[in-house]
This record gives sequence, structure tokens and C-alpha cells, in this order.
Amino acid sequence: MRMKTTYIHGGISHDEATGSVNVPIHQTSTYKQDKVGVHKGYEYSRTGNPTRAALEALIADMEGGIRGFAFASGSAGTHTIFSLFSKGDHIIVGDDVYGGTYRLMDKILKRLGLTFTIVDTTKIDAIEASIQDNTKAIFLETPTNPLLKITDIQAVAEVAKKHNIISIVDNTFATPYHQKPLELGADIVLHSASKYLGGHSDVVAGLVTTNDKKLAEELGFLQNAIGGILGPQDSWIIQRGIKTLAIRMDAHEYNALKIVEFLDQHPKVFKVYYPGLASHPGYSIAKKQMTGFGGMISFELTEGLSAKLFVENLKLITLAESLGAVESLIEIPALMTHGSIPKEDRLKSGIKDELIRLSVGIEDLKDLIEDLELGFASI
Ligand SMILES: Cc1ncc(COP(=O)(O)O)c(C=O)c1O
Ligand SMILES: N[C@@H](CCSC[C@H](N)C(=O)O)C(=O)O
Repeated sequence: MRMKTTYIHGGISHDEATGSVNVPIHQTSTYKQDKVGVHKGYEYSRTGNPTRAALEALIADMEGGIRGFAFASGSAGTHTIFSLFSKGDHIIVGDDVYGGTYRLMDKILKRLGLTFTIVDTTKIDAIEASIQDNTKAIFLETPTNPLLKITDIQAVAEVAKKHNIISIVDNTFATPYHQKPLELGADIVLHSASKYLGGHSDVVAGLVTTNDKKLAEELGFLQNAIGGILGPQDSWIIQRGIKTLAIRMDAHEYNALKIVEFLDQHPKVFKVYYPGLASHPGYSIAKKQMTGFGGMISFELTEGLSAKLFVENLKLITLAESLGAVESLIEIPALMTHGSIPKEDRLKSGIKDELIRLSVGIEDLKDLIEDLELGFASI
């Protein structure tokens, strides 16, 4: 089955029992047992639910995994993945990850005894130099949130395998439409499905998959034991969103490429961050491992111009946290999505106070450019 078809017919896409072309929403917490321990494969909805199972099978098919897991949020998925590790274990984490992932690591997991080294994962030598005897995993985003940095997944996976550690890729920005980390050698893939997979800013959800049998068993155990699962209604909505992923991603990228051109030559813009720009340091790796550059752009205004004034004066592009939806969203990472990272660490990673992040939607391009012009006229 080819990719676009998988989004529509992959996993479990319909109901054999009734012929329903969509998976029913199994709104139940528990299941009747014919005899003690004799049931139809489901005993309690934290452990398993047919609607969630359909989505879990779908994400595995989309990413080339052997089993998928759906969580109440991307953050719940991240936490469950980190629960694979024990007190004293060391994990290497990319230096530009979502602020909530940093917060989870810095404020919670450290307290529980995990240790971390923050590394610029675009530098493979730096990763290798950070590996210790107790290193168990490398966790990274590519493209990163919000600086759109690109890491060579295949090179990281090779280093990880050489040292017998696992590699985990947050694939939220690229989506499996543009990038398949498991095929490049990674062990676990994570998504905030609240973003492109859902695609309509209407659900918070997380998806995880792996192609490793042992990791799949451990993740399945942890998902049930910790319990941060996605409910049946939200599982259904994410599955519906995924059906249109391919056409949405093409439309996001089409608009983003034109907006990057517009911003890149604008006198009020100092710098544009987009992996599809030939001047981007990760351009050639992005071209090698991605089939498209996506719809996320970050940019800095020329010195002295107010990012706050700019975003607050837009009329169409919505000032909001989140990304990856049909409507364009804009925000200031330092004050919004990455506000939980202490200023010093944030600046070290390159997230300046005035950085603006734009999630390009699929509206008419002319309306988006007109709105950006309005913002520039106001500063
Ligand atoms: C790249 C990335 N990973 C993970 C998360 C966490 O996802 P969620 O908001 O669904 O918990 C987010 C955003 O929140 C994100 O942008
Ligand atoms: N205020 C929230 C931040 C949500 S950020 C959502 C998304 N990952 C994005 O990058 O836009 C919090 O503190 O968790």
C-alpha cells in the first residue's frame, strides 16, 4: 500500500462486524467476559480499546513500526517513553526541543534520578563525545521546535547502535509524510498528534511507535501501567484527521515556500529559519532524509522592531500556541511555547526573545501575505 493510501486504509480502517466504513467509537470503559478471563480481546479500556487500537495500528503502518501507542497528549507519550529508563540512567537530549519536553526533563525526570546532557545533535561528534557508560538513549527533534534545526537521523542511529543505546525521534514537525525515522535507523518515533496528524486544532493527543519487539512490549506495559491513554472519541478524530494528511502537508509546504521567499527578501526581516532555504545549514541533510520541508517557519525581525507588536497586529493569522493545523498560527516562543525554559538555557539554544514562529496554514496564500504585510506596516 502506498503512503497516501495507507493514511486512508491503513491500520484498522473499517468495521468488519457491521460493514461501517469508519471505525466505530467504542465509548466503553469495560467489556463483558463470557467466562473469567475469556473475552474478545478487550478487558478494560485503559489496557485496550478498539477505536484506539485502530489508530495505534495506523500510526505503526504510517511509520513502519510493529506496534503503535496512543496517549492523551504528546507529553504523556514522551513521559511514557522516558519511563523506559531507571534512576542513574543518562540520556542525551537535543538542545532545541519543545519547551514542555525540556520542562519534563528538567523539573520532573531529573528529580526522579535520570541524568541528561543537552547536546546540539546536528553535530554527530558532539553526541559521541557525550556518551557515558550509563547512557541509555538519545532523544531528538528534527526539524526542531522552534529553530528548525536538522539532525542527520541515520548518522545518529549509527552512533546509537554502535554504543548499544536507543535513538528516539520526535517527528511532530516533519510527520511521516515527509520523514520516516524508523527507516533511517531510529528505534522509537514520537508525535504530538495535536499538530499535523490531527490537523485541525481540535484534539490534544500523542502517538508513539517502534519497530523493536522488546521496546514494543515494554511500551505496551508502561502505557497500561501509567495509564495516560487517548480516549475513543479523540482516537477517532485523530484517525479522521490523518486521512487528509498528504494533501494538507502538500498545501502547507506550498504556502510555506512562498512565504519564506516573501520574508527572506523583506527589509524588516533579519533572519528566516526554514530547512528548505538553500542557505539553511541543514538544507542538504533535510533534502536527503525528508521528502518535503513542511509548513513551519521561524524568523527574526530587524533589530529594534517589536515582535509582540507584529504578532498582535495580524488580523487573519491567529496568535496562539500550537501548530500544524489548517489555520495559520503565530507565536513568540520565548514568551509562549518555550516560556518554561529558563532564559539563560533558552538563549544558549539560540531562541532569542524576539524570535517569531509561524505555522503556515492552508488558507489562500494571498490572504496570508496580505496579513503579514499588515503586521509589517504596524511596526
Ligand atoms: C515537537 C513537540 N513535541 C511534543 C509536544 C508535546 O505535545 P502535546 O502538546 O500534545 O503534549 C509538542 C507540543 O506540545 C511539540 O511541539
Ligand atoms: N503553555 C503550554 C505550551 C504549549 S506549546 C504547544 C506546542 N508544543 C507548540 O510548540 O506550539 C505549556 O506550558 O505546556
